[in-house]
Amino acid sequence: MSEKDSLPPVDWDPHKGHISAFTTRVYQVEWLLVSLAIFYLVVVGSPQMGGMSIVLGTAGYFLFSLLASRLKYFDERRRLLLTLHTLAMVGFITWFLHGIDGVQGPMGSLYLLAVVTSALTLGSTATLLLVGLIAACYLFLFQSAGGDLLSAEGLVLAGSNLMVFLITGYLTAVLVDAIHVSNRMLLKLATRDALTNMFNRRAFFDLVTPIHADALRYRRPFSVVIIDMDDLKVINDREGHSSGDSALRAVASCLEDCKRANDLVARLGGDEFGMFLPNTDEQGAVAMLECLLERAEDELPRISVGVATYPQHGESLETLMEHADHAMYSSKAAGGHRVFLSGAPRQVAN
Ligand SMILES: Nc1nc2c(ncn2[C@@H]2O[C@H](COP(=O)(O)OP(=O)(O)OP(=O)(O)O)[C@@H](O)[C@H]2O)c(=O)[nH]1
Repeated sequence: MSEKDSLPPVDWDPHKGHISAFTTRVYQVEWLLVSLAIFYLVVVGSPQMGGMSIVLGTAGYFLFSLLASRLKYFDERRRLLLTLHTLAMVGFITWFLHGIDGVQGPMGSLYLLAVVTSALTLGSTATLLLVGLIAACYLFLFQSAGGDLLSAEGLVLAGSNLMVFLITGYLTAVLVDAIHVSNRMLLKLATRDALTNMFNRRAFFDLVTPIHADALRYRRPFSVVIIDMDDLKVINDREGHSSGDSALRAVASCLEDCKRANDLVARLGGDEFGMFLPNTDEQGAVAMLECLLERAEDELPRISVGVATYPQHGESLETLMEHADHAMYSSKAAGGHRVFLSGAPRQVAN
C-alpha cells in the first residue's frame, strides 16, 4: 500500500450501524425496485382500475430517489435519512402491490429489497422492527387480495413468505455484524502501534493533515514536537529487550498523560514519538513539555525533545517536522534529555 492510500477516518466507528460504501448504493436498490415495477407493468400490463395512478406513483418514487441521489445528503443525519428511505421503500412496495393485487405473486418478494437494505445499513433491531411493519402490510394486502388467513392453506402461504423476510433480515444483519467486528480489528491493526497502542505514523499524518490545513486557513498557531528516547539501544543491550519495551511504554503513557484532549500523539517508529499541539504557541508547547520532563525526572528514561511552531518556523507539515527533528538532534548533541526549540540553539527546559 502506498503512503497516499487513505485510511478510514480514525474516529470512524463501525458500530454506528452502517456499511458506508453501501449507503450510497441505497439509490441503486431504489432504482432496481422501480425497474422491476416498470418491467412488471410492461410485461403483465397495468390494471384496468388505477393503472395511471400506479404509473404516476412509480414515476414519483423514482423522482424522489433521483433527487435524493443528486443532493448527496447521506453524510449528514445518515441514520435518520436511511430510515426515511427504507420506510419510503416499504410504503411504495405496499402501494404498488395493492394496485396490482400482487402480494401473493412473485412481486411480493419486492419486500426483500427493503429488508436487506435495512439489515445492511440500520442494524438488526431496526430490521426486526421493519420486518414487523412489513408483516402488517403483507397481511393487510393478503386479506385485501382475498386470501383467507384463517384457513390452513392461507396461513402456510403467508407464514412461509413472512418467514423468508425474517430469515433474510436476520442472516444479513448477523453477517453485517461480523463484518463490523473484523473491520474494527483491521482498523486497529492499520492505525495503532501494537506495543504502546498509540496511533502509528500513518494514522498520525491522516489525523493531523486536516487539522493542520484548518490551522493554516485560520492562521492559528500550532506546534509540532519530536520526542526521541536516549540510549534505548543501551537499555536493550544491558537489560534486555523487554526492559526496552517497558521503557517505550513508559514514555508513551507519560505522553498520553501530559497531552491535552485535542493534542495528537503517536509513535512514529522505533524510539521516536511525534506530537501535534493545535492552538499552541512556543510558550504553550514549552509549558506542556516541562510537565513531561518533570515526570521524566522521576520515572522515565531520558528523552530528547525538539519543537517547531507555526508561524515562526514554517508552514508545511514537512518543514515543521524537519525543524522539530533538527531541534531534537540539537538536544541530543547537547547531551540529551532536554527540550530544544527550532531555530534558536537553546535549551528551553530540562
Ligand atoms: N525494546 C525495543 N527496542 C526497540 C524497538 N524499536 C526499536 N528498538 C531499538 O531501539 C534502538 C534505537 O537505536 P538508536 O536509533 O541508535 O537510538 P538510541 O539507542 O536511543 O540512541 P540515541 O537516539 O542516539 O540516543 C535500536 O537498537 C532498535 O533495535 C521496540 O519496539 N522495542
